[in-house]
Parts: sequence; structure tokens; C-alpha cells
Amino acid sequence: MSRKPLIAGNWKMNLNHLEAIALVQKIAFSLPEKYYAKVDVTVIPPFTDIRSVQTLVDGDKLLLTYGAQDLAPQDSGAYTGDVSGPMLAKLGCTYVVVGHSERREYHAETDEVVNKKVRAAHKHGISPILCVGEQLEVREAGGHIEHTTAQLIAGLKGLKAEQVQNTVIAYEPVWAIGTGRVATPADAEEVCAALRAALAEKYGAEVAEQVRVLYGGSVKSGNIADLVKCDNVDGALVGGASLDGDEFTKLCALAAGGPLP
Ligand SMILES: O=C[C@H](O)COP(=O)(O)O
Repeated sequence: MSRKPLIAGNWKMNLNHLEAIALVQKIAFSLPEKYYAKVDVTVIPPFTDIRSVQTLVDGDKLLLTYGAQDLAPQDSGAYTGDVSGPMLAKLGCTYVVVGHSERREYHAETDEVVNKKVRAAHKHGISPILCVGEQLEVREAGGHIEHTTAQLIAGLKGLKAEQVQNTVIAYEPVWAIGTGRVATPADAEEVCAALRAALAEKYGAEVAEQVRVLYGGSVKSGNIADLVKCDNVDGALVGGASLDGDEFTKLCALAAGGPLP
């Protein structure tokens, strides 16, 4: 089966709500509607921008979707600073990033916490983009497949098959994030294929064939075409290059198979 590629622009802690409106307008203006038949495009702004993005997407009936960068495991309560699944669902979020390496590192998120968040997302009808990826020392020791597969299985614990099917996996080698050091397409394919094989083993081939597995780490318009040619790479989680409207548009068009608009 052929999976529709997904390009997700993770803005991280960049752009205020006014800049968010300008960037979404730029992407909407630059990427003609016909491309959306071949690629799903989503933007993942900071929480403070989401309401503005929602208003724009709904008002102008844009074909791109949007999501959030994190969510709390709980639905509500005394959790100062956190944002819950019901809040994000009300804002129309299609996706929520869970377990990004920056959250695992700076907020000490364990696989157990990540799993609670994945479950919280599904509980509220939001597709989690579950991030996995190894540190440089793990890769150098040859443990990258074992490491990422363990993160995957732990992150999906307790999910039903149809929830797994509606989960997006993002393989992001930590050594390739924001460093300009992109994994080769062969590196990306090796791990993405192994993750799909692990899904097939646990949930069956039919489920595994449906799951989109993205690559992330220094993805740009210059390398996206070769990455999406890989059998098991179904798009990208894009950081830096998603902040530039022209570059992101180009990248989405190339993921759709071109030509450039
Ligand atoms: O979520 C996105 C990734 O962390 C990749 O970021 P990057 O494209 O800036 O390397």
C-alpha cells in the first residue's frame, strides 16, 4: 500500500501569534491546492499561536492542518503551566508531538511519561507524533535499532491496534537535530524499516503498513526528495526549515513529488 506523506513543521519555541499568522498565510498562498492531494501538511506552533492559526485555517478553509508540541497526561487539575488534551482538541489540533528529544532531555520525560501522553492524545482524538531517536554515542556503539525500537514499544504500550494505526512515528536521531548533520537516506531507511518491522511483529503487518513513519533531523528542500524515495520514510518532521515560508513550501512540494510551484 502507498502511504500519503506527511510534512510536519515543528516551530519549537519560535514565532509569536502575529508571526504565526504571517507564516501560515505565506504557506497557504505559495503552495497550490493540488499538492495537498499528494502530501499532508501540518504546522506545529507554540501553544500561544494555536488559536490564531485555528481562526485562519477555519476562516479561509485552508487545507493544511495544525497541532501542538506537547500535552499533559491529565485532562485537567492543579498542573501549573501544562496544557491538556481536551484543550487542544477544542482548538482543532489534528496532531500533537510527544516525546521529542528536547522534551526528553530538558524536561526529563521518560518512556513512561511519553506513553501516558500518547494515550492522552488518543483519548481526545488527536494523533500523536511519537518521537524516537538515539544519541550519538548509542549510534556509534551500534545500538540505534535496539534503542529506538524499545522507545517505540514503550511509547505505544496499552494502545489498541486502531490507535497504533492512527499514531505517527518520527525517527529523529538526536545527533542530526539542528546540527546540519542529516542522516543519509540509507540511515533513515534502516531505522524506519526496523521500526515498521517491530510494529508488524507486535500489531500485525496490516497495522504496520498503515502507520506513517517520518524522519526528522536537518531536513531541508535539498534533501527531502531523496528521503521520501525510501520505502519506509513517509515524510518528515521539520524544525528549522519550517520557519521559512518559501523553504517549507518548496519542501512540501518536493515531498509531493514536485514540480516546484
Ligand atoms: O522536530 C524537529 C526536529 O527536531 C528537527 O529539527 P531540525 O530540522 O531543525 O534539525
